[in-house]
Amino acid sequence: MTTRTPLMAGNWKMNLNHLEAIAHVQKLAFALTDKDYDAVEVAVLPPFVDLRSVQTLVDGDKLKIKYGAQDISAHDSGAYTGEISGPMLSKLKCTYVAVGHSERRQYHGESDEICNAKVKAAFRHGITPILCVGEGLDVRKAGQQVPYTLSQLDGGLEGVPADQVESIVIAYEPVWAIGTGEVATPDDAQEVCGAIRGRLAELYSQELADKVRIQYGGSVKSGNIAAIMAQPDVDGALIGGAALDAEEFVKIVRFRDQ
Ligand SMILES: O=C(CO)COP(=O)(O)O
Repeated sequence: MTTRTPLMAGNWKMNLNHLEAIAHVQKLAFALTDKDYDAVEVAVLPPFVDLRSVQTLVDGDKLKIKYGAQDISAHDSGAYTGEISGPMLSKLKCTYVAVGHSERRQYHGESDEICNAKVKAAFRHGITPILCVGEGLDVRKAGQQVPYTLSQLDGGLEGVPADQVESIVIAYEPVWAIGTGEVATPDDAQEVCGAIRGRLAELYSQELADKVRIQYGGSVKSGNIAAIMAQPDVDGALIGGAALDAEEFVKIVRFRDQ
């Protein structure tokens, strides 16, 4: 019997400026009820420049919606032009930060070592990392999705102690399913999410593995979320495009009604 509360997180990527962010979060706040928040944890990951506006709204209106950033520097301060540090994000009361999203790995050359340093930076400042892992199409075609993804998991968690890992969120995002409309089947999602949980049990303990939330991400929509959430090792979703439409995101949060 699982006690994991599903986490539905909207990764806005490079969309919505700070004014649009306020309007969007207001729409979510208007639609979401206590019943929704009791069943599901709801979070948004806006661009950095929106975070202060989102914080002010969430604090001012005492909203139950959580928020976080899409990236974090591995360093805490210093001469790192363009980077945003853990202390800055924790000052903005970010609950979450995405680490190692495939777009960061692909376009910014983020290796498992860099992701590992970012996971550690997040924990150092009390922010929960959402560590993203997942294979590309070539790996999937070769049937190597499980070993490939587990190796990213191992790399991301290297040297991270159990008392931190028990609160981490892992997002399994097969790269071929991101923004393509190509959704992994519920069985595909379960295969890798189950393997991730198994690996966490090996690396740490079954008890820890049973606590960690594992999300699926990749072309999630209101029409496909229920079947994905029905899988035993899927504890939520990281939602890109569909999270930019407030009504659609709320429908995803209410996956049990689908
Ligand atoms: O990358 C994703 C979330 O982080 C998934 O994006 P899409 O939902 O647009 O496929």
